[in-house]
Amino acid sequence: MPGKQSDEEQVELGAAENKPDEDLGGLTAEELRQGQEAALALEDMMALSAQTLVRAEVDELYQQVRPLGQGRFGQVLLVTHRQKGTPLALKQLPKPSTSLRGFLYEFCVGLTLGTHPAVVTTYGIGIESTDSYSFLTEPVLHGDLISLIQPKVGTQMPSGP
Ligand SMILES: Nc1ncnc2c1ncn2[C@@H]1O[C@H](COP(=O)(O)OP(=O)(O)OP(=O)(O)O)[C@@H](O)[C@H]1O
Repeated sequence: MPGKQSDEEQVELGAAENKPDEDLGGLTAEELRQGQEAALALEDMMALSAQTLVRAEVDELYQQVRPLGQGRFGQVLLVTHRQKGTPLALKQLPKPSTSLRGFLYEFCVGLTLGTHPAVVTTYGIGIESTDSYSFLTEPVLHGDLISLIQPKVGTQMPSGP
């Protein structure tokens, strides 16, 4: 999801604006307009989020409890807020492999999608530390949908009457 590919996505968006009407990649003009609007809203959110990043070391603010998982771009830790004790999931992306723009993209897509009740909530706290960028989400401690679905089998459905 995150990473340095975001610049390329922006280039693609710019290219789409210049294409003739008949070459919309299977989209209607209205769908293309909506997509471009969403991309601009995301750019705005990324610019605002960049201005409100908390500059601190993660350990100063949060106590690490245990790792929750590892993604392609970074690790996810279960942490508690040092003052309040609130449990949170902290997604930490190392600076050597993550650009600021890549981090902001991941963070803001999370903020946007996380408003859906079926998607993990991303909280509006982005942190810039010496070696990493991080943001906080709701912790999911009882497994996600993927852990309940067996490949090529699916889930156990209750039998009908
Ligand atoms: N909020 C969360 N609560 C509990 N576990 C989580 C949470 N977020 C992520 N995880 C765990 O950490 C793993 C890595 O998550 P992460 O978001 O870094 O990568 P991903 O979305 O699985 O894949 P990608 O590498 O494409 O980003 C997940 O597969 C999941 O097991």
